[in-house]
Amino acid sequence: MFRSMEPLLLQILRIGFYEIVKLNMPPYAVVDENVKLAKVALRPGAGNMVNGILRKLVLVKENNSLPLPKLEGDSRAQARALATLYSHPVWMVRRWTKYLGQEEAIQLMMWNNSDPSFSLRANAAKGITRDDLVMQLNSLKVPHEVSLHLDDFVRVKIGLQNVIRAGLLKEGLCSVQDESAGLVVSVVDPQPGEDIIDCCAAPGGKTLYMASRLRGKGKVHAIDINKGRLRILKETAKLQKVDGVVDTIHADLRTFAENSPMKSSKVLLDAPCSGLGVLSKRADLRWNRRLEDMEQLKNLQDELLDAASTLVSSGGVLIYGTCSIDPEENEDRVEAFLVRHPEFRIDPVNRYVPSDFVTKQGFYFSDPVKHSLDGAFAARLVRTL
Ligand SMILES: C[S@@+](CC[C@H](N)C(=O)[O-])C[C@H]1O[C@@H](n2cnc3c(N)ncnc32)[C@H](O)[C@@H]1O
Repeated sequence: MFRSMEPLLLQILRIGFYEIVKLNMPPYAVVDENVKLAKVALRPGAGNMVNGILRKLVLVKENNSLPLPKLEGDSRAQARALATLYSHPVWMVRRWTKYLGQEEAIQLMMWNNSDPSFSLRANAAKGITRDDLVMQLNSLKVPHEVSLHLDDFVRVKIGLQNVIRAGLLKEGLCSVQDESAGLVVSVVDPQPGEDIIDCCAAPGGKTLYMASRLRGKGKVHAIDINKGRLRILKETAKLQKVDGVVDTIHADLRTFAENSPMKSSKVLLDAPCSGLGVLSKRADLRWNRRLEDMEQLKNLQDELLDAASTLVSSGGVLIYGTCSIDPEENEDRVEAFLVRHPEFRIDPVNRYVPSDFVTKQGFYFSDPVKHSLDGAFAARLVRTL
């Protein structure tokens, strides 16, 4: 019946179902509102239909007999049930169950479905300290907590709209950046005076934070294939007063690395990835990703790693990062890289991030379930020759 229904009617019913089942809103008010909506948006008959279906739903819910899928049968059937219960694609559920086990996969999906929290980074280049930012947030009555891991960061659960309205972002005084991304910059460990190549830089979250940590001395060379995103980076660098230490290079990293003599002792490759670590902030992403994308991304990540490695001078370090929690984009890519490039070795990240974020292999990993942050990964790879 639902399959053959006209899309607008189906959409109105979806809203009604969500409000009644998930948001637990007063059921009869929900019925009335959606009946009115169907009458205005479609026709009176559609209103009657919405009335009948939603009232039936209210009764079923009151009798505790909602037909929820049961966790039974083989692994495929269980994945299908979990996919419906926690609103994720079946292939993701199967993948996470394989890597994390069912219990942790469920916790991850619950995290992805929860309200996201955001972090703000005080922009030192504009002379703003975290204490200044905290004072601003207090005056805006925005509840916040200072980051336990990064000196410039503050966590905000609600009230981000007030920050936007007050113009703090527009004036470049702070930026929205997850701590998990900030910690990737800690893995890079930018020091004043250094020249750093950022291979996939746009829209610039990490470039700009690295630039602010240079304290006006040194350079971040920001490469990206996407001209529009690179333009945003350039404008934001100006806004945040770090444009003196950022230069932008519009190029495909693979051809750039073949043709450029540029070398650096620090090269960051924040690779294009599935983004499976940031699903709590990107509600649409889970439905736009396909299993086939993963293979393509892995090939691209390998090619970009090979290209980035040629820019690293002897004794220098290549930092490979993603905002994915998928081992095939993270540990497996590093492992395959080290087989192709025995001239690199792993430099454990213990000196750069709190031990809680360091994996057995010496990589940085931020785990949404464990750390209540976005998922992210980074490895330090030192060129020995
Ligand atoms: C994960 S995003 C980088 C995010 C950025 N580091 C930040 O912190 O805001 C990956 C970037 O890689 C760029 N990219 C993809 N393929 C590329 C290539 N072949 N050469 C250079 N950049 C590429 C994309 O345009 C995208 O901006």
